[in-house]
Amino acid sequence: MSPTMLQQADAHHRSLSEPKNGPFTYTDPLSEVPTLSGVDTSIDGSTPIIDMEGLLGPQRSEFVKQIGHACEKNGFFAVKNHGIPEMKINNMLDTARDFFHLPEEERLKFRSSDPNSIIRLVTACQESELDVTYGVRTHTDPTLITILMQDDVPGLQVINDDKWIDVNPIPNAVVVHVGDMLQALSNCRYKSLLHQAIVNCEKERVSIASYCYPSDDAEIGPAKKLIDDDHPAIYKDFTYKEFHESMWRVKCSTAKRLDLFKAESA
Ligand SMILES: O=C(O)CCC(=O)C(=O)O
Ligand SMILES: [Fe+2]
Repeated sequence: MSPTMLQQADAHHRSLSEPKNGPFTYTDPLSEVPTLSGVDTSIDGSTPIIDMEGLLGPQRSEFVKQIGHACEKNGFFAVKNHGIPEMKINNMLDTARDFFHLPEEERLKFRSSDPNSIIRLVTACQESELDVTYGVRTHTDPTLITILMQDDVPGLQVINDDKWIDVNPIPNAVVVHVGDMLQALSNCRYKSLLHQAIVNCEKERVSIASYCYPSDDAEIGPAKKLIDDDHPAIYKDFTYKEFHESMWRVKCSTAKRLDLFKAESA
């Protein structure tokens, strides 16, 4: 997997979905962004950890259950023993860090015009009038899932039980987020994770997010098996292309993007 697009901090989300004809506000309005004092740092142990070591063994159904439970309760989980060699992850993070230290004109040579490119790099240290500096402002991902690799500098925060919590890096683990498309497919049983990344000026932070998207013509919508009289479809069927185009057209907070695809009866 080689990076197809390299970008920094907030530019990350704008350029993901910025149409050729104008800018698009992809993140939630600042008024909805919580301040640092609203972050509960005391419950860091709450990151669900899935150890993939025995995934292919007799315990497989147990893993699947654990993953389902984490998606339902937390909207994210960390994966250990995922099979990606530690050295590879470290090399990627080092390459990303080196890249950001290149002069700007060198960096621009690596930009891709493909808005669907799957890897984005985030690092930042900017002066800010807020009490925190946002590497990536509050948002949900427009993906099925997002796989995040991060170095050892904390910064990722997620909403859990209506509170912001820090997701401190776990050595050799990657973090998986539920994205908007999985929320639709699961008929809202799994919620797209509201998250943000903060940075500080003392220590640079590098993270690499791999966005896993459906193809443009993929039919998204609640899985038929999940629908019955007690669980009516919350979303109508749509293609990923329709969703993606609406992201460009309609200005709304990321957490409300899927509302445009609600079933009439919902
Ligand atoms: O840097 C991070 O931890 C989060 C990045 C992120 O949320 C994203 O790329 O969508
Ligand atoms: Fe994200």
